[in-house]
Amino acid sequence: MSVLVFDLDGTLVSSMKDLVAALNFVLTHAGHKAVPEDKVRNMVGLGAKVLIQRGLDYNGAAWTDETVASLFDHFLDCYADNSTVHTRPFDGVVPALEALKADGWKLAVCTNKAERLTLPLLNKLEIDHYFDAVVGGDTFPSAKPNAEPLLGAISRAGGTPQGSIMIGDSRPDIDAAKNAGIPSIAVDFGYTTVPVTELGADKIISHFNELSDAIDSLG
Ligand SMILES: O=C(O)COP(=O)(O)O
Ligand SMILES: [Mg+2]
Repeated sequence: MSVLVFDLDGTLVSSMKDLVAALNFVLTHAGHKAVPEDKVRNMVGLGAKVLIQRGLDYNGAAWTDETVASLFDHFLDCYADNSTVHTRPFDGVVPALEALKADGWKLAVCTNKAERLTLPLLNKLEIDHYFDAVVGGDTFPSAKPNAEPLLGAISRAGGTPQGSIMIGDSRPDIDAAKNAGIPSIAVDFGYTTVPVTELGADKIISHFNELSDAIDSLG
């Protein structure tokens, strides 16, 4: 059984405004400057701890694991209550998930967002029921770009890597697919530090209505 594994931030959902708000609430409360949204777009993808570290770097502030851990706790509180103020599924996501499910695909999420933030977000956006497995950045000992969470998502969805595909927006997603030995499809409307054409994905799509054809072309 093959599984389609989706990244979350910048792939399934437009989460940037809520991520920026939570990050800047936490940073400004700790006496730092807010980071403009166009800069935060290049800081997302490796989870909130790394986001906070990059926000502190932007401020030229020295940090330790302890300072980051305390800001991370604050971030978890702020973001948990406000993760769907602006965040919505991208255009075409819901019909695409519906059609893929009807075609018999198993579907999974593999995100670097903390698991305790991911499940309520999917639930509040009413897309949780599409997924046979949801894996966060802290579900397994390692996060993307390691293969472990991606292979874990496939296995928890009841599938095998053979025929499975990763769909994501940034380097950790495409590298996780490479490390797991499965093909990948990149979306070009997400949050990435490098141009999406440089990620080495097998296909690039610009809208979810192109996903089905992209999947077929890999089959
Ligand atoms: O929260 C992040 O930094 C990354 O999340 P993603 O893996 O869903 O893109
Ligand atoms: Mg992403």
